[in-house]
Amino acid sequence: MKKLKLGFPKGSLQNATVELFKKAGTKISISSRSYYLISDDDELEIMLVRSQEMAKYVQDGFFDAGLTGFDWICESGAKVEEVCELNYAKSGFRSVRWVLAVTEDSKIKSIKDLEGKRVATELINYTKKYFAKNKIKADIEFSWGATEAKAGKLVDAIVELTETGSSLRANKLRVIDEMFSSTTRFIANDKALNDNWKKEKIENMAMLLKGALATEGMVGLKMNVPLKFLEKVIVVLPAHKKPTISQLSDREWIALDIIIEERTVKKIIPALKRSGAADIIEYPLNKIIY
Ligand SMILES: Nc1ncnc2c1ncn2[C@@H]1O[C@H](COP(=O)(O)OP(=O)(O)OP(=O)(O)O)[C@@H](O)[C@H]1O
Ligand SMILES: O=P(O)(O)OC[C@H]1O[C@H](OP(=O)(O)OP(=O)(O)O)[C@H](O)[C@@H]1O
Ligand SMILES: [Mg+2]
Repeated sequence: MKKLKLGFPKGSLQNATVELFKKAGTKISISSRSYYLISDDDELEIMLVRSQEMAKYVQDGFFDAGLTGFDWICESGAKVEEVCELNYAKSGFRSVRWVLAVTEDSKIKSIKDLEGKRVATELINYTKKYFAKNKIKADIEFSWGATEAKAGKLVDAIVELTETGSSLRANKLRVIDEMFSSTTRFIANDKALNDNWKKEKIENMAMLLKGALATEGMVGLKMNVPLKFLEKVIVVLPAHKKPTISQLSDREWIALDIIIEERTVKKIIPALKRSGAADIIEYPLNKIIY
């Protein structure tokens, strides 16, 4: 049987990626020490690899496709094709930011104050380029991790990734510059994209992964409405949404379907009821394919 070799991100993106695949229709199980992952899709051969190394392995053909952050794709300099952007991170559905930060009590106010100073980061290539672009000569050193702890002690500033901001707050750090914003990407190499079977498999996966992400924060609403109240009910619904309307066997009634933002239902459901809607059902969604 033909197989697509897929690189799966180990570390921060791992759990969120398993959850996204589940919603997209592929169940993946990770056993504690094995780097080969079991899934219910026989056409996939999945292996865990660090996000930093993903793009190189995809470029070199060790994997046909893989998932990793845009930050490490750029940092590695690997030549890969981006199949699609997937807007999720470790804790939420958003981008992460690489920021230049100093301790709260530091005198350093901007990158200009870092001339001749020391900066620690894992994202060394990008940081060097960024400082060169700003014409600041600083000593930029590689950090193996736990970088936040170094600011103000081992180095003058750090360049570190932040998502929720809690690590910066916990270490009493102040952001002085936003350098780079990154989201997760589905990548593949040319060779795989030139193979018809692999290309279709990759495109199908991208469609389902994007479809699963698109449901984030969205729910479906179904209801029955007496025809005479239809206008009143429509007014309650978000103006930019077009509901599907179908005729019930009883010609005095219609059924109405709509997909809306979950955070709005608290207000909308009672208003729908008051406007004459009945049998209102709210249901979760697995995928929306636009
Ligand atoms: N909250 C987050 N924290 C860290 N990385 C995140 C987060 N959300 C998304 N990412 C992405 O995950 C990738 C991080 O992977 P990387 O292999 O560098 O480290 P890690 O997964 O944090 O592993 P480790 O635990 O060893 O530091 C990057 O592409 C990064 O943008
Ligand atoms: O803004 P936050 O939501 O707090 O997320 C950012 C933190 O998460 C990552 O650390 P990780 O868990 O990868 O540990 P590490 O320091 O070993 O890389 C990153 O390096 C930051 O420390
Ligand atoms: Mg990390």
